[in-house]
Amino acid sequence: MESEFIALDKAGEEVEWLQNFLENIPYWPKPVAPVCIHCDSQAAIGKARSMMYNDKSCHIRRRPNTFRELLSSGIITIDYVKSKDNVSDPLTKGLSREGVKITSKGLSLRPRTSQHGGAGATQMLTGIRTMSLAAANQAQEGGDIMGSITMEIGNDGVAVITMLNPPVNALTLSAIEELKRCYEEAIDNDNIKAIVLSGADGRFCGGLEISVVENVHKHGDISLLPDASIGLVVNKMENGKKPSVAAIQGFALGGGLELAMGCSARIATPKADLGLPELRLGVIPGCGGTQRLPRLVGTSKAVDMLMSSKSITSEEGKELGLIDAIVSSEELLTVARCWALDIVEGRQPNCNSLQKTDKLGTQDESLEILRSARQRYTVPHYRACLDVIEEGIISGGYSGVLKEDKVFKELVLSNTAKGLLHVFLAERATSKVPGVTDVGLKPRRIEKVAVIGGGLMGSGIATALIISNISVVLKEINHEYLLKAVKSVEENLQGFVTRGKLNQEKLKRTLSLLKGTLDFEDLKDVDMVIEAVNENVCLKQSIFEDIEKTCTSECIFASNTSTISLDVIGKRTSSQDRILGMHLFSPAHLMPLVEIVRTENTSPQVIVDVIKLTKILKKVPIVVKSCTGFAVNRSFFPYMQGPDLLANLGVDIFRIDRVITEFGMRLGPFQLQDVSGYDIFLAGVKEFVAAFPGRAFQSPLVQLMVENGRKGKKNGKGYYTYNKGSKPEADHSVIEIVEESMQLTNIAPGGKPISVTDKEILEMIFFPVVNEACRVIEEGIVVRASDIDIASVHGFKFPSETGGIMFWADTIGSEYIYSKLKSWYEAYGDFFKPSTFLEQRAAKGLPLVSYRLQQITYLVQQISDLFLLFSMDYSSTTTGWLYAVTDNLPGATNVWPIFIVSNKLIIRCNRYKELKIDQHFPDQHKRL
Ligand SMILES: C[C@H](O)CC(=O)SCCNC(=O)CCNC(=O)[C@H](O)C(C)(C)COP(=O)(O)OP(=O)(O)OC[C@H]1O[C@@H](n2cnc3c(N)ncnc32)[C@H](O)[C@@H]1OP(=O)(O)O
Repeated sequence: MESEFIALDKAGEEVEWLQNFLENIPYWPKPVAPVCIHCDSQAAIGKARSMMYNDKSCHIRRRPNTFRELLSSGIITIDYVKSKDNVSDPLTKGLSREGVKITSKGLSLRPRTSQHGGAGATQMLTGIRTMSLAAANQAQEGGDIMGSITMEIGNDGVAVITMLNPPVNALTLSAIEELKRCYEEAIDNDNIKAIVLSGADGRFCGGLEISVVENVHKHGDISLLPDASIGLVVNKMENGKKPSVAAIQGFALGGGLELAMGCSARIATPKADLGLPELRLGVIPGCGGTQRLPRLVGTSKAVDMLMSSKSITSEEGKELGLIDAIVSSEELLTVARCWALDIVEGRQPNCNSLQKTDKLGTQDESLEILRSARQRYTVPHYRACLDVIEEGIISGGYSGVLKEDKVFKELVLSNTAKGLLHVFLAERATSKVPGVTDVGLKPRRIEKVAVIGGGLMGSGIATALIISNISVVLKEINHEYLLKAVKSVEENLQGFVTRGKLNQEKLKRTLSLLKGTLDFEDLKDVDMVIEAVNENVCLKQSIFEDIEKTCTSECIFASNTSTISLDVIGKRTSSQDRILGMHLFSPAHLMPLVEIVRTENTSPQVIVDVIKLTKILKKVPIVVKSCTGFAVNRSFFPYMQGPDLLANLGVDIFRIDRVITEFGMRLGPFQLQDVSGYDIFLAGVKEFVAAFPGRAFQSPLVQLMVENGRKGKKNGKGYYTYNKGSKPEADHSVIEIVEESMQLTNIAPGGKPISVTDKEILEMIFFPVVNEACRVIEEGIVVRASDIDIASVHGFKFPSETGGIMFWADTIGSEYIYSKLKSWYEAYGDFFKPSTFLEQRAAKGLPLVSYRLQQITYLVQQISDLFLLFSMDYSSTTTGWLYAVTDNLPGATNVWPIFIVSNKLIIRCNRYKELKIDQHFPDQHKRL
């Protein structure tokens, strides 16, 4: 393997090299490994020889991977060599020696005590460790090692293989290789009779490491996928001649459950989650799950689990035959060991699930199940999954595994898989708010909440809370309203019963958590108040005054306003630090999105508390700053106006609806107007016209509809006609009204309808949304661009397989979007005027949402400045400065895995918190 160390002498080269280097790292490992940048080429080259290519480094010698892959797997650190002439610098030398010492230790093959060593077991580490400098540091301090597999052999002849890769023990490429090697070794070693496969830290395994898939996406190269299905599960686990038993705790998901199903038996702790959620990520299981699950639980249940991506508990798994025994976590390893030995002794069956047929029923029965599933699931990757199951039913499990492998590899590169993976990651990113969630604050428990106002929103919010086991005091102003509100909550709960999500007994218990009141006094012991009354400033202000007087000084005050500034609402109180917006979408008990609106004064603790609450409600929070419409409605207000603009330019409204629904939105924009109600539509338009008069488009169309006796779905007459029991039908008589509107606005060039393709219709409707979202990003309303993706998917039902509106925009390109908007702006006016942010991104050819790239670009610039400004001079100011820089990185949460070590400057910022420690304890540098 060639060394990739580079010696650079000129400042300009550094920037370019660093830019290329950072962009070429396939993916950043989780948890991050440090990148070590230092200024001593001789030391670096020496380090490379002595550490990475020495005899101790068996793992690296064995693997054919490139240097960058090793880095991405968190296995090695990298040195950035700035110049050749700093060899004698004492600080650098000190670091290098220490680094050599620590890392060499990490590379050695010494026996090491595993945390899972049972009493009397022979502790023997057979997994060959390589580790990053951070891991080496941790190991030295007695902590765990990141991303590794350990194997220990007990005196009983059972080898326990443990997966250890926090937070979910996901399977990295190296973990899969190590698993294979451990199995090989266990099979070859005559002292080993059987194997137990387990996961560390109370979790079995969350499946394939997602960054492996990201890497495949980035390079478009499926050869970067591991050979786990045949290479590991079939060849080593199933056909390896020694039985293995899975000891499952916490969860076994995706590839994790697939490994477990490749074992001869599965022992689990109570309430463990078992599932194959791959379809949710746009792929199918790729390690035999489509074949082994039906053979263990039957075709019908397997199809259910796969199509829904939902997991089952170990108790259900036991009933279905997926789990062989349920035991406490204390007994888990002992029972699994005994079970494995029982298999060896013939006291328990050695079950090869791929060969099982007893649960499958007849071929015709299975095929019928698949046929009926095909009618329900028409999305291509769902269909592909059913085809793969069918292959196994008809031609046998192994044949199914081969087809599964092929289809998995085709699907993994699909745009759907890219979009859905982005949604998965972006959804998890929303609850990371720099300066709020990464400063060590612990969420306080919110057990009792008051909801003020029991209308549509208030009763929905109360429902969402009680169904999540949170007690609610629902306050109304009179008995009549209160009764109505309680009835609404009951109806909402009944809806859950109808959908099979609640039984009558649970409904009763849930309702018992709701208490109605007319008296503020009943609010005195609540942890939080959510005000959900009409959008009336005075009313809200007086309510906030009242609750401040009644509630404890710790109580959080939230408003469900969608328009009014929180500062105004809380103006008459002195509790600004505990006031925020909690904007839920209607119906609040069903819609998953919550905008948490913070003001300048909202304390981080309160935000952390409310983020936690939204998680308990099983909702997705986005933390936003206040502005008209906040992030969601503000970004999508052009979606309310663009279709009307097109209609006034003469584009057929039903064609517009067709284009938009074919794209994947549930309803076309005109049908949406019908369904949501013209009054709401007009109120929304009014609000945005007032806030953004320059670029808002005012169409007389809806007003004309109202004047013509049309109220949309409300009176069955809108752009469509609505008759009970039948599908809405396009009402072509509205064309006359549209023409009247066209005459009033007179914006169609020459008074004639414009000619556009379907693609242009789509673009003219969604590019203005992208444009407004750019303004939202530019104004810092959202923490990161990808939050808008989540807002679009959960708030506006933008098709999730696109990855959300901004991710979708990036697949098109900022330059293209800018150029189109610019040309429409010139032709049709300000509604299309490109935002500055979009213009700048387009000019530089940069994507809009790729926060990774945004961070790289930003960081490279800062680092080069840093080198230029401070390269020779370390001071605490410098650390503080970089801290501030990283703090402000768009989307930065766990800040960059970078070590910067110039000859007199060491900055360690591989994680936000560590950087902070550096700031407080500058002496720590000396330890390096
Ligand atoms: C070949 C195979 O068939 C293909 C596969 O296996 S594809 C992967 C299939 N597995 C999955 O889809 C499981 C996805 N993960 C989950 O459902 C949930 O994360 C979980 C149930 C495991 C844990 O849930 P929860 O405790 O709520 O924590 P959650 O916030 O979701 O995740 C914790 C962290 O683990 C990360 N994580 C979860 N699953 C991961 C995975 N498979 N790989 C890498 N990281 C993962 C999350 O991104 C998150 O990271 P962050 O803290 O930096 O944001």
